[in-house]
Amino acid sequence: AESPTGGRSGALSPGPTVTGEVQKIDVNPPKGTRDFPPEDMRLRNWLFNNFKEVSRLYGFEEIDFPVLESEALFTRKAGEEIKDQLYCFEDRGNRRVALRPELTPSLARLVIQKGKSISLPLKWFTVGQCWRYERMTRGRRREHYQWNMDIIGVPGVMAEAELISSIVTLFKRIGITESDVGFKVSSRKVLQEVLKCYSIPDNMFGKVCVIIDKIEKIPVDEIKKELNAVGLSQEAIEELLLVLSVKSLTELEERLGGSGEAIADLKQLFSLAEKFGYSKWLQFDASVVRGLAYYTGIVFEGFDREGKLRAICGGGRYDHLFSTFGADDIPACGFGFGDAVIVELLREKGLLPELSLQVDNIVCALDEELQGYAAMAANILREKGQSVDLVLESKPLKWVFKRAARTNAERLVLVGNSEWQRGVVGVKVLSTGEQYEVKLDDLK
Ligand SMILES: CC(=O)Nc1cnc2ccccc2c1
Repeated sequence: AESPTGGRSGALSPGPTVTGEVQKIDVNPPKGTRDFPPEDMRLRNWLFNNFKEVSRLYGFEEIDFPVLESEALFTRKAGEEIKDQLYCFEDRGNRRVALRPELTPSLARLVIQKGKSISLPLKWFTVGQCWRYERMTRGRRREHYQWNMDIIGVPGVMAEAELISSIVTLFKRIGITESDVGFKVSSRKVLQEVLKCYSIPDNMFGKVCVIIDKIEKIPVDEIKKELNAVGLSQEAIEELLLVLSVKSLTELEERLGGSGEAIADLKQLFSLAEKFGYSKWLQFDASVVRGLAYYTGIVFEGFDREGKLRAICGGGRYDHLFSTFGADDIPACGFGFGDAVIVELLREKGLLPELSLQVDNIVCALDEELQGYAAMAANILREKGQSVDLVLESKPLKWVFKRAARTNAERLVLVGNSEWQRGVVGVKVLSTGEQYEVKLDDLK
Protein backbone atom coordinates (compact mmCIF):
# COMPACT_ATOMS: atom_id res chain seq x y z
CA ALA A 1 0.00 0.00 0.00
CA GLU A 2 1.33 3.45 -0.85
CA SER A 3 1.63 5.73 2.14
CA PRO A 4 0.82 9.43 1.52
CA THR A 5 4.55 10.14 1.13
CA GLY A 6 4.94 7.31 -1.36
CA GLY A 7 6.94 5.08 1.00
CA ARG A 8 6.17 1.34 1.11
CA SER A 9 4.14 0.37 4.12
CA GLY A 10 2.04 -2.43 5.56
CA ALA A 11 -1.70 -2.39 4.97
CA LEU A 12 -2.66 -1.08 8.38
CA SER A 13 0.18 1.15 9.44
CA PRO A 14 0.50 4.03 6.97
CA GLY A 15 3.99 5.48 7.22
CA PRO A 16 4.69 8.89 8.79
CA THR A 17 3.10 11.64 6.72
CA VAL A 18 4.49 15.05 5.93
CA THR A 19 2.35 16.59 8.64
CA GLY A 20 3.20 13.95 11.32
CA GLU A 21 1.80 10.69 12.67
CA VAL A 22 -1.47 9.41 11.15
CA GLN A 23 -4.01 8.28 13.74
CA LYS A 24 -4.39 4.48 13.57
CA ILE A 25 -7.98 3.70 12.51
CA ASP A 26 -10.26 1.65 14.77
CA VAL A 27 -10.18 -1.81 13.19
CA ASN A 28 -13.37 -2.98 14.90
CA PRO A 29 -16.73 -2.75 13.09
CA PRO A 30 -19.25 -0.14 14.25
CA LYS A 31 -20.94 -0.73 17.61
CA GLY A 32 -23.50 -3.56 17.54
CA THR A 33 -22.35 -4.89 14.17
CA ARG A 34 -20.29 -7.91 13.21
CA ASP A 35 -17.57 -8.79 10.73
CA PHE A 36 -17.66 -12.20 9.08
CA PRO A 37 -14.08 -13.43 8.75
CA PRO A 38 -13.75 -16.73 6.80
CA GLU A 39 -14.63 -19.14 9.61
CA ASP A 40 -17.75 -17.18 10.61
CA MET A 41 -18.66 -16.68 6.97
CA ARG A 42 -18.55 -20.46 6.40
CA LEU A 43 -21.09 -20.99 9.19
CA ARG A 44 -23.26 -18.14 7.89
CA ASN A 45 -23.18 -19.56 4.35
CA TRP A 46 -23.99 -23.02 5.67
CA LEU A 47 -27.08 -21.63 7.46
CA PHE A 48 -28.17 -19.39 4.60
CA ASN A 49 -27.71 -22.17 2.04
CA ASN A 50 -30.07 -24.27 4.15
CA PHE A 51 -32.57 -21.38 4.16
CA LYS A 52 -32.29 -21.11 0.39
CA GLU A 53 -32.50 -24.85 -0.24
CA VAL A 54 -35.69 -25.11 1.84
CA SER A 55 -37.14 -22.11 -0.03
CA ARG A 56 -36.37 -23.94 -3.29
CA LEU A 57 -37.97 -27.16 -2.04
CA TYR A 58 -41.15 -25.18 -1.33
CA GLY A 59 -41.19 -23.54 -4.73
CA PHE A 60 -40.50 -20.01 -3.44
CA GLU A 61 -38.84 -17.36 -5.61
CA GLU A 62 -35.99 -15.26 -4.26
CA ILE A 63 -36.37 -11.47 -4.18
CA ASP A 64 -34.33 -8.61 -2.79
CA PHE A 65 -34.70 -4.88 -2.13
CA PRO A 66 -32.54 -2.08 -0.67
CA VAL A 67 -31.51 -2.13 2.98
CA LEU A 68 -32.30 1.62 2.86
CA GLU A 69 -36.02 2.47 2.70
CA SER A 70 -38.20 5.53 3.10
CA GLU A 71 -38.83 5.99 6.82
CA ALA A 72 -42.57 6.14 6.03
CA LEU A 73 -42.60 2.38 5.50
CA PHE A 74 -42.03 1.81 9.19
CA THR A 75 -43.75 4.71 10.98
CA ARG A 76 -46.70 2.70 12.30
CA LYS A 77 -48.41 4.28 15.29
CA ALA A 78 -48.80 1.21 17.49
CA GLY A 79 -46.03 1.74 20.01
CA GLU A 80 -43.85 -1.00 18.58
CA GLU A 81 -40.30 -1.37 19.83
CA ILE A 82 -39.20 -1.80 16.22
CA LYS A 83 -40.29 1.80 15.57
CA ASP A 84 -38.73 3.24 18.73
CA GLN A 85 -35.43 1.75 17.62
CA LEU A 86 -35.64 2.73 13.98
CA TYR A 87 -32.21 3.35 12.44
CA CYS A 88 -33.44 6.45 10.62
CA PHE A 89 -31.87 9.70 9.43
CA GLU A 90 -32.22 12.55 6.98
CA ASP A 91 -30.18 11.99 3.84
CA ARG A 92 -28.32 14.66 1.86
CA GLY A 93 -31.49 15.26 -0.15
CA ASN A 94 -33.36 15.99 3.08
CA ARG A 95 -35.34 12.78 2.69
CA ARG A 96 -36.33 10.84 5.82
CA VAL A 97 -34.85 7.37 5.30
CA ALA A 98 -34.23 4.32 7.47
CA LEU A 99 -32.16 1.16 7.49
CA ARG A 100 -34.94 -1.46 7.40
CA PRO A 101 -35.74 -3.06 10.79
CA GLU A 102 -37.72 -5.86 9.08
CA LEU A 103 -38.39 -7.12 5.56
CA THR A 104 -42.18 -7.44 5.28
CA PRO A 105 -42.94 -3.76 4.52
CA SER A 106 -40.40 -3.82 1.66
CA LEU A 107 -42.03 -6.97 0.33
CA ALA A 108 -45.46 -5.32 0.48
CA ARG A 109 -44.05 -2.25 -1.28
CA LEU A 110 -42.67 -4.44 -4.09
CA VAL A 111 -45.95 -6.36 -4.44
CA ILE A 112 -47.89 -3.09 -4.74
CA GLN A 113 -45.32 -1.69 -7.18
CA LYS A 114 -45.68 -4.81 -9.35
CA GLY A 115 -49.48 -4.46 -9.01
CA LYS A 116 -51.50 -6.06 -11.82
CA SER A 117 -48.43 -7.47 -13.58
CA ILE A 118 -48.06 -10.34 -11.15
CA SER A 119 -50.40 -13.30 -10.75
CA LEU A 120 -51.31 -14.50 -7.28
CA PRO A 121 -50.48 -16.41 -5.21
CA LEU A 122 -46.94 -15.17 -4.78
CA LYS A 123 -44.42 -17.27 -2.83
CA TRP A 124 -41.42 -15.06 -2.26
CA PHE A 125 -38.40 -15.36 0.03
CA THR A 126 -35.33 -13.34 0.89
CA VAL A 127 -32.44 -13.39 3.33
CA GLY A 128 -31.56 -9.84 4.36
CA GLN A 129 -29.81 -7.76 6.96
CA CYS A 130 -32.07 -5.79 9.29
CA TRP A 131 -31.09 -2.90 11.52
CA ARG A 132 -32.09 -1.24 14.77
CA TYR A 133 -30.61 1.67 16.66
CA GLU A 134 -30.64 1.15 20.39
CA ARG A 135 -29.35 3.80 22.75
CA MET A 136 -25.80 2.83 23.79
CA THR A 137 -27.17 1.09 26.90
CA ARG A 138 -28.07 -2.54 26.31
CA GLY A 139 -25.03 -3.35 24.17
CA ARG A 140 -27.27 -5.56 22.07
CA ARG A 141 -26.59 -6.11 18.40
CA ARG A 142 -27.81 -3.48 15.99
CA GLU A 143 -28.05 -5.77 13.01
CA HIS A 144 -28.99 -9.32 12.21
CA TYR A 145 -29.91 -11.32 9.15
CA GLN A 146 -33.40 -12.66 8.65
CA TRP A 147 -34.76 -15.36 6.36
CA ASN A 148 -38.27 -14.34 5.33
CA MET A 149 -40.84 -16.45 3.49
CA ASP A 150 -44.17 -14.94 2.47
CA ILE A 151 -47.29 -16.24 0.70
CA ILE A 152 -49.33 -13.45 -0.86
CA GLY A 153 -52.90 -13.96 -2.08
CA VAL A 154 -54.00 -17.05 -0.14
CA PRO A 155 -56.74 -16.31 2.44
CA GLY A 156 -56.96 -19.83 3.91
CA VAL A 157 -54.78 -21.31 6.67
CA MET A 158 -53.20 -23.74 4.20
CA ALA A 159 -50.75 -20.88 3.67
CA GLU A 160 -49.78 -20.72 7.35
CA ALA A 161 -49.58 -24.53 7.44
CA GLU A 162 -47.23 -24.50 4.45
CA LEU A 163 -45.01 -21.83 6.02
CA ILE A 164 -44.72 -23.72 9.31
CA SER A 165 -43.95 -26.87 7.32
CA SER A 166 -41.05 -25.09 5.63
CA ILE A 167 -39.60 -24.11 9.01
CA VAL A 168 -39.94 -27.69 10.28
CA THR A 169 -38.06 -28.80 7.16
CA LEU A 170 -35.30 -26.30 7.93
CA PHE A 171 -35.02 -27.48 11.52
CA LYS A 172 -34.79 -31.12 10.43
CA ARG A 173 -32.10 -30.29 7.88
CA ILE A 174 -29.86 -28.79 10.54
CA GLY A 175 -30.47 -31.54 13.11
CA ILE A 176 -33.09 -29.88 15.33
CA THR A 177 -36.02 -32.12 16.35
CA GLU A 178 -39.38 -31.62 18.05
CA SER A 179 -37.71 -32.49 21.34
CA ASP A 180 -35.53 -29.40 20.97
CA VAL A 181 -38.07 -26.85 19.74
CA GLY A 182 -41.79 -26.31 19.26
CA PHE A 183 -44.18 -23.74 17.83
CA LYS A 184 -46.59 -21.77 19.97
CA VAL A 185 -49.65 -21.04 17.84
CA SER A 186 -52.60 -18.74 18.36
CA SER A 187 -54.75 -16.31 16.41
CA ARG A 188 -55.20 -12.60 16.90
CA LYS A 189 -58.83 -13.19 16.00
CA VAL A 190 -59.14 -14.40 19.60
CA LEU A 191 -58.27 -10.89 20.80
CA GLN A 192 -60.45 -9.38 18.12
CA GLU A 193 -63.48 -11.36 19.29
CA VAL A 194 -62.92 -10.30 22.88
CA LEU A 195 -62.31 -6.63 22.02
CA LYS A 196 -65.41 -6.58 19.81
CA CYS A 197 -67.53 -7.41 22.88
CA TYR A 198 -66.17 -4.23 24.47
CA SER A 199 -66.63 -2.16 21.31
CA ILE A 200 -62.96 -1.27 21.08
CA PRO A 201 -62.35 0.65 17.83
CA ASP A 202 -60.37 -1.28 15.18
CA ASN A 203 -57.52 1.21 15.12
CA MET A 204 -56.73 0.23 18.73
CA PHE A 205 -56.23 -3.40 17.77
CA GLY A 206 -52.57 -3.11 16.77
CA LYS A 207 -51.73 -1.09 19.88
CA VAL A 208 -53.41 -3.62 22.17
CA CYS A 209 -51.52 -6.51 20.54
CA VAL A 210 -48.19 -4.74 20.89
CA ILE A 211 -48.85 -4.18 24.59
CA ILE A 212 -49.96 -7.77 25.16
CA ASP A 213 -46.88 -9.08 23.39
CA LYS A 214 -44.88 -7.75 26.32
CA ILE A 215 -46.81 -9.93 28.76
CA GLU A 216 -43.78 -12.09 29.62
CA LYS A 217 -41.33 -9.20 29.49
CA ILE A 218 -42.87 -6.66 31.88
CA PRO A 219 -45.01 -7.02 35.07
CA VAL A 220 -48.72 -7.65 34.45
CA ASP A 221 -49.59 -4.44 36.34
CA GLU A 222 -47.61 -2.50 33.78
CA ILE A 223 -49.55 -4.29 31.04
CA LYS A 224 -52.83 -3.33 32.69
CA LYS A 225 -51.70 0.28 33.02
CA GLU A 226 -50.76 0.48 29.36
CA LEU A 227 -54.03 -1.19 28.29
CA ASN A 228 -55.91 1.24 30.46
CA ALA A 229 -54.00 4.13 28.92
CA VAL A 230 -55.11 3.14 25.42
CA GLY A 231 -58.70 3.18 26.62
CA LEU A 232 -59.60 -0.35 27.71
CA SER A 233 -62.02 -0.64 30.62
CA GLN A 234 -61.01 -2.58 33.70
CA GLU A 235 -63.52 -5.28 32.74
CA ALA A 236 -62.15 -5.55 29.20
CA ILE A 237 -58.62 -5.84 30.56
CA GLU A 238 -59.58 -8.60 32.99
CA GLU A 239 -61.44 -10.54 30.30
CA LEU A 240 -58.53 -10.12 27.89
CA LEU A 241 -55.98 -11.42 30.37
CA LEU A 242 -58.27 -14.31 31.24
CA VAL A 243 -58.62 -15.35 27.60
CA LEU A 244 -54.86 -15.10 27.14
CA SER A 245 -54.31 -17.61 29.94
CA VAL A 246 -56.56 -20.22 28.32
CA LYS A 247 -54.57 -23.44 27.98
CA SER A 248 -56.38 -25.38 25.26
CA LEU A 249 -58.49 -24.99 22.16
CA THR A 250 -61.33 -26.79 23.91
CA GLU A 251 -61.25 -24.33 26.78
CA LEU A 252 -61.04 -21.47 24.30
CA GLU A 253 -64.09 -22.79 22.49
CA GLU A 254 -65.99 -22.90 25.75
CA ARG A 255 -65.02 -19.31 26.47
CA LEU A 256 -65.50 -17.83 23.00
CA GLY A 257 -68.23 -20.12 21.71
CA GLY A 258 -67.63 -22.33 18.71
CA SER A 259 -68.87 -19.99 16.00
CA GLY A 260 -65.92 -17.54 15.70
CA GLU A 261 -63.28 -17.56 12.96
CA ALA A 262 -60.46 -17.86 15.50
CA ILE A 263 -61.53 -21.33 16.59
CA ALA A 264 -62.25 -22.45 13.03
CA ASP A 265 -58.81 -21.28 11.78
CA LEU A 266 -56.96 -22.89 14.66
CA LYS A 267 -58.83 -26.18 14.39
CA GLN A 268 -58.12 -26.31 10.69
CA LEU A 269 -54.46 -25.48 11.20
CA PHE A 270 -54.03 -28.25 13.78
CA SER A 271 -55.73 -30.76 11.51
CA LEU A 272 -53.53 -29.72 8.58
CA ALA A 273 -50.50 -30.08 10.85
CA GLU A 274 -51.51 -33.73 11.18
CA LYS A 275 -51.45 -34.18 7.41
CA PHE A 276 -48.16 -32.28 7.02
CA GLY A 277 -46.74 -34.54 9.73
CA TYR A 278 -45.62 -31.92 12.23
CA SER A 279 -48.40 -32.09 14.88
CA LYS A 280 -45.86 -32.91 17.58
CA TRP A 281 -44.14 -29.58 16.89
CA LEU A 282 -47.26 -27.46 17.55
CA GLN A 283 -49.04 -26.34 20.68
CA PHE A 284 -51.88 -23.89 21.10
CA ASP A 285 -50.86 -20.97 23.31
CA ALA A 286 -53.36 -18.12 23.63
CA SER A 287 -50.67 -15.79 24.99
CA VAL A 288 -48.77 -15.68 21.69
CA VAL A 289 -49.51 -12.41 19.92
CA ARG A 290 -46.12 -11.38 18.43
CA GLY A 291 -44.96 -7.78 18.65
CA LEU A 292 -45.72 -6.53 15.16
CA ALA A 293 -48.87 -4.44 14.86
CA TYR A 294 -49.91 -5.67 11.41
CA TYR A 295 -50.73 -9.30 12.20
CA THR A 296 -54.46 -10.03 11.90
CA GLY A 297 -54.93 -13.79 12.20
CA ILE A 298 -52.87 -16.87 12.95
CA VAL A 299 -49.60 -16.01 14.70
CA PHE A 300 -46.82 -18.44 15.62
CA GLU A 301 -43.35 -18.48 17.05
CA GLY A 302 -40.65 -21.11 17.26
CA PHE A 303 -39.29 -21.58 20.78
CA ASP A 304 -36.64 -23.74 22.46
CA ARG A 305 -38.23 -26.21 24.87
CA GLU A 306 -35.57 -25.52 27.52
CA GLY A 307 -36.85 -21.95 27.62
CA LYS A 308 -33.34 -20.47 27.71
CA LEU A 309 -33.48 -18.50 24.47
CA ARG A 310 -35.59 -15.81 22.87
CA ALA A 311 -37.97 -16.77 20.05
CA ILE A 312 -36.13 -18.55 17.24
CA CYS A 313 -38.52 -17.37 14.53
CA GLY A 314 -42.00 -15.94 14.27
CA GLY A 315 -44.71 -14.99 11.85
CA GLY A 316 -48.37 -14.87 11.02
CA ARG A 317 -51.14 -13.54 8.84
CA TYR A 318 -51.25 -9.85 7.89
CA ASP A 319 -54.35 -9.30 5.76
CA HIS A 320 -54.48 -5.50 6.08
CA LEU A 321 -50.87 -4.41 5.67
CA PHE A 322 -51.43 -3.42 2.04
CA SER A 323 -54.27 -1.02 2.83
CA THR A 324 -52.03 0.74 5.38
CA PHE A 325 -49.85 1.57 2.34
CA GLY A 326 -52.88 2.96 0.48
CA ALA A 327 -53.33 -0.07 -1.78
CA ASP A 328 -56.14 -2.62 -1.99
CA ASP A 329 -55.79 -5.31 0.63
CA ILE A 330 -54.35 -8.67 -0.36
CA PRO A 331 -54.43 -11.62 2.07
CA ALA A 332 -50.86 -12.44 3.14
CA CYS A 333 -48.82 -14.33 5.68
CA GLY A 334 -45.16 -14.82 6.34
CA PHE A 335 -42.42 -15.36 8.88
CA GLY A 336 -38.99 -14.08 9.86
CA PHE A 337 -36.19 -16.38 11.04
CA GLY A 338 -33.15 -14.62 12.53
CA ASP A 339 -29.52 -15.70 12.25
CA ALA A 340 -28.64 -15.25 15.92
CA VAL A 341 -30.84 -17.33 18.21
CA ILE A 342 -30.65 -20.41 15.98
CA VAL A 343 -26.85 -20.38 16.20
CA GLU A 344 -27.06 -20.14 20.01
CA LEU A 345 -29.42 -23.13 19.97
CA LEU A 346 -27.15 -25.17 17.70
CA ARG A 347 -24.20 -24.36 19.93
CA GLU A 348 -26.17 -25.46 23.03
CA LYS A 349 -27.10 -28.73 21.32
CA GLY A 350 -23.57 -29.35 20.00
CA LEU A 351 -24.94 -29.22 16.46
CA LEU A 352 -22.68 -26.55 14.99
CA PRO A 353 -21.18 -28.07 11.81
CA GLU A 354 -17.41 -28.44 11.38
CA LEU A 355 -16.78 -26.40 8.25
CA SER A 356 -13.19 -26.29 7.15
CA LEU A 357 -11.57 -24.55 4.24
CA GLN A 358 -11.00 -27.10 1.48
CA VAL A 359 -9.09 -26.74 -1.75
CA ASP A 360 -8.48 -29.43 -4.37
CA ASN A 361 -4.96 -28.44 -5.33
CA ILE A 362 -2.06 -26.31 -4.27
CA VAL A 363 0.07 -25.59 -7.34
CA CYS A 364 3.61 -24.41 -6.85
CA ALA A 365 6.61 -23.70 -9.05
CA LEU A 366 9.85 -25.12 -7.65
CA ASP A 367 11.79 -22.11 -8.78
CA GLU A 368 11.09 -18.50 -9.80
CA GLU A 369 11.32 -18.82 -13.59
CA LEU A 370 8.75 -21.64 -13.59
CA GLN A 371 5.98 -19.38 -12.17
CA GLY A 372 4.40 -19.03 -15.60
CA TYR A 373 4.25 -22.79 -16.05
CA ALA A 374 2.65 -23.13 -12.63
CA ALA A 375 0.00 -20.67 -13.82
CA MET A 376 -0.56 -22.86 -16.91
CA ALA A 377 -1.03 -25.90 -14.70
CA ALA A 378 -3.45 -23.97 -12.50
CA ASN A 379 -5.38 -22.87 -15.57
CA ILE A 380 -5.81 -26.41 -16.87
CA LEU A 381 -7.04 -27.64 -13.49
CA ARG A 382 -9.43 -24.70 -13.06
CA GLU A 383 -10.89 -25.29 -16.52
CA LYS A 384 -11.67 -28.80 -15.32
CA GLY A 385 -13.52 -27.34 -12.33
CA GLN A 386 -10.77 -28.09 -9.86
CA SER A 387 -10.05 -25.44 -7.22
CA VAL A 388 -6.46 -24.30 -7.15
CA ASP A 389 -4.56 -22.28 -4.57
CA LEU A 390 -1.70 -21.07 -6.76
CA VAL A 391 1.47 -20.18 -4.83
CA LEU A 392 2.21 -16.66 -6.05
CA GLU A 393 5.76 -16.15 -4.80
CA SER A 394 8.71 -18.46 -4.57
CA LYS A 395 8.45 -20.18 -1.19
CA PRO A 396 10.40 -22.98 0.50
CA LEU A 397 8.67 -26.40 0.22
CA LYS A 398 8.23 -26.44 4.02
CA TRP A 399 6.07 -23.34 3.74
CA VAL A 400 4.00 -24.95 0.93
CA PHE A 401 3.39 -28.13 2.95
CA LYS A 402 2.33 -26.06 5.95
CA ARG A 403 -0.14 -24.11 3.86
CA ALA A 404 -1.43 -27.31 2.24
CA ALA A 405 -2.18 -28.70 5.68
CA ARG A 406 -3.95 -25.49 6.81
CA THR A 407 -6.12 -25.37 3.69
CA ASN A 408 -6.83 -29.11 3.70
CA ALA A 409 -5.55 -29.33 0.14
CA GLU A 410 -6.26 -32.64 -1.54
CA ARG A 411 -3.13 -32.58 -3.71
CA LEU A 412 0.12 -30.75 -4.15
CA VAL A 413 1.10 -30.11 -7.78
CA LEU A 414 4.79 -29.29 -8.15
CA VAL A 415 6.16 -27.71 -11.31
CA GLY A 416 9.87 -28.51 -11.54
CA ASN A 417 12.46 -27.86 -14.21
CA SER A 418 13.39 -31.42 -15.22
CA GLU A 419 9.76 -32.58 -15.00
CA TRP A 420 8.67 -29.67 -17.19
CA GLN A 421 11.32 -30.58 -19.77
CA ARG A 422 9.65 -34.00 -19.87
CA GLY A 423 6.18 -32.42 -20.16
CA VAL A 424 5.04 -33.62 -16.75
CA VAL A 425 4.37 -32.20 -13.29
CA GLY A 426 4.80 -33.86 -9.89
CA VAL A 427 1.69 -34.68 -7.87
CA LYS A 428 1.57 -35.60 -4.18
CA VAL A 429 -1.73 -36.83 -2.75
CA LEU A 430 -1.54 -35.36 0.75
CA SER A 431 -3.97 -37.79 2.42
CA THR A 432 -2.11 -40.91 1.32
CA GLY A 433 1.38 -39.59 0.60
CA GLU A 434 1.13 -41.20 -2.85
CA GLN A 435 3.39 -39.44 -5.38
CA TYR A 436 3.35 -39.63 -9.14
CA GLU A 437 4.15 -37.67 -12.29
CA VAL A 438 1.53 -36.86 -14.87
CA LYS A 439 1.29 -35.09 -18.22
CA LEU A 440 -0.28 -31.67 -17.78
CA ASP A 441 -3.17 -32.58 -20.06
CA ASP A 442 -3.87 -35.74 -18.09
CA LEU A 443 -4.18 -33.75 -14.86
CA LYS A 444 -7.75 -34.30 -13.66
C1 LIG B 1 -30.42 -11.70 18.81
C2 LIG B 1 -30.29 -10.55 17.83
O1 LIG B 1 -29.28 -10.29 17.29
N1 LIG B 1 -31.42 -9.82 17.62
C3 LIG B 1 -31.52 -8.76 16.76
C4 LIG B 1 -30.43 -8.02 16.28
N2 LIG B 1 -30.60 -7.00 15.45
C5 LIG B 1 -31.82 -6.61 15.05
C6 LIG B 1 -32.00 -5.55 14.17
C7 LIG B 1 -33.25 -5.19 13.76
C8 LIG B 1 -34.36 -5.87 14.23
C9 LIG B 1 -34.21 -6.92 15.10
C10 LIG B 1 -32.95 -7.31 15.52
C11 LIG B 1 -32.79 -8.37 16.39
